Amino acid sequence: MVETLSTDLLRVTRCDYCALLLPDADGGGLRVTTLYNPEARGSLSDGTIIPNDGSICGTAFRTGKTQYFENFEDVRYEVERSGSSLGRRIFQRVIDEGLVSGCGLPLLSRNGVIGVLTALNRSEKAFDVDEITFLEQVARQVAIAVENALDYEKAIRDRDKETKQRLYLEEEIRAEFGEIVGDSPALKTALDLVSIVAPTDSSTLILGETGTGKELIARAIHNLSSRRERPFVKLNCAAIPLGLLESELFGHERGAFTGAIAQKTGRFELANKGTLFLDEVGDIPLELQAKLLRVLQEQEFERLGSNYTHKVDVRVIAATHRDLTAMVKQTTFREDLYYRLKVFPIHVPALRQRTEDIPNLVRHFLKHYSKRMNKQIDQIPSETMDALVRYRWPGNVRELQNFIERAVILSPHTVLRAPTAELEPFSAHKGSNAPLTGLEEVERDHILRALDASNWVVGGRSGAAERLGMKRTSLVYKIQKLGISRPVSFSKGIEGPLQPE
Ligand SMILES: Nc1ncnc2c1ncn2[C@@H]1O[C@H](COP(=O)(O)OP(=O)(O)OP(=O)(O)O)[C@@H](O)[C@H]1O
Repeated sequence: MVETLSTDLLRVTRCDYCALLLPDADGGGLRVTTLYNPEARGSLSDGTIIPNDGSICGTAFRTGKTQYFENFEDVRYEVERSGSSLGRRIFQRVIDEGLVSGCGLPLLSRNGVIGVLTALNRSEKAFDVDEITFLEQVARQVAIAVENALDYEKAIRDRDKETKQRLYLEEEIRAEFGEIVGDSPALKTALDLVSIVAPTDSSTLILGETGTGKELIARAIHNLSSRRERPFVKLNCAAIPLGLLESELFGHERGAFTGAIAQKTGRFELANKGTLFLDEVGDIPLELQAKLLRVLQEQEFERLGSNYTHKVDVRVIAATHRDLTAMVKQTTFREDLYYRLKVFPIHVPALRQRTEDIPNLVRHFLKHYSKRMNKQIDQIPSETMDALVRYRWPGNVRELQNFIERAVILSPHTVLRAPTAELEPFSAHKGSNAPLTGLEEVERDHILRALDASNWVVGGRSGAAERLGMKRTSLVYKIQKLGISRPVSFSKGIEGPLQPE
């Protein structure tokens, strides 16, 4: 369209040279694209950068006002005084091109000045007042065309970015192991429910301790549903700082809050036509729960900072290790949301409730890590397997998985050399005579022991999170919640809250 306009423009006005100048991506000035220059002398080529200071077009761009000169020699003094060496060089190239008069017309859009259209002549007094008015009208049309083209390009870029983001999110959920290992009756009961609920579009609530495989179950539901070809998007509500959770769920417009420098698509939009897996849904603050309920009921929401209502078609699968019934009683979780999510609850059993699955899981992880580490470990001593079956695995399958990974690293030959001594202090039979304490106390005690064993390092390969089979963020959250701090004797005199790393 710009080319057509410039040809029309040349037909109506006397013009020897016409170019479109758009801001350079590196922000260094305006980049020239020649539209018309039949008698080119080679001094002004496409891609030339014109500085914003010390140039006619730069001034038009900065001020948003037409700059017209009957003879460029009249401005030579000003250009030379401007101090911009690039400006002086460009000026000389214009003169070398034989162009002696003309104008820079700002391209005005609703978002401000987006570029400049320049029309120059090889003779003095290029245009009269009427012609300038006409050229300004042309520049308005060019601005619309350029703005549309830029919007289109941006839309393509956003779409590509979004596709990448989607792939990334799908990747995130694509767990390392495609299959769910185990044939214990307890696991089978859960899997039976998966196949019943999967083809329906019902919200599903997956309940179970940390590391039991809730995410695997959620993915299985998606894969068995008619949405399987559509995105599976995951959000761990406990891993996102509270202030950002709303925008993570629903997205935001540019400038919706301090720091919102660009528009953001929320997970609900990304999951459109697919499934959204809300992990740790019990961690969603009360004020956001109402908004979540609305999307579940109406399938519509607004991005932060916008009044536009987005309609979506998303199946929500939620998971939590928390006791939501207790939370409802304590009024920290909305009753209506609880019932909405709990249309079809699935309980994933803890590993200690299905110890018969442990040998299969051990073999499964052993095979996986041996292959990954290029080792040929194919023997598991029976006392090792006994110790693994006896241990209570508070971190469930994830803890077992991490333990086997460590064991594979430690095994130089074909026999699995597992550090089972590490498990002893936590084994089922140990401390069984100890008086029963509240759940939190047991949890606290267990975390303290793991911290002690890992020299109070939380993250990393030998850190407490790894030992407990928990995500580092979840452990840090627990440590803060239980008010655990490093005792003086451990920290060589430094007392205070534990540092995550
Ligand atoms: N039955 C299973 N077979 C194979 N691998 C499993 C099984 N259950 C869990 N895992 C593995 O254990 C790890 C933890 O599982 P997952 O993340 O699904 O647990 P989760 O209950 O969602 O944990 P959290 O509550 O901490 O989010 C994953 O690497 C998963 O692949």
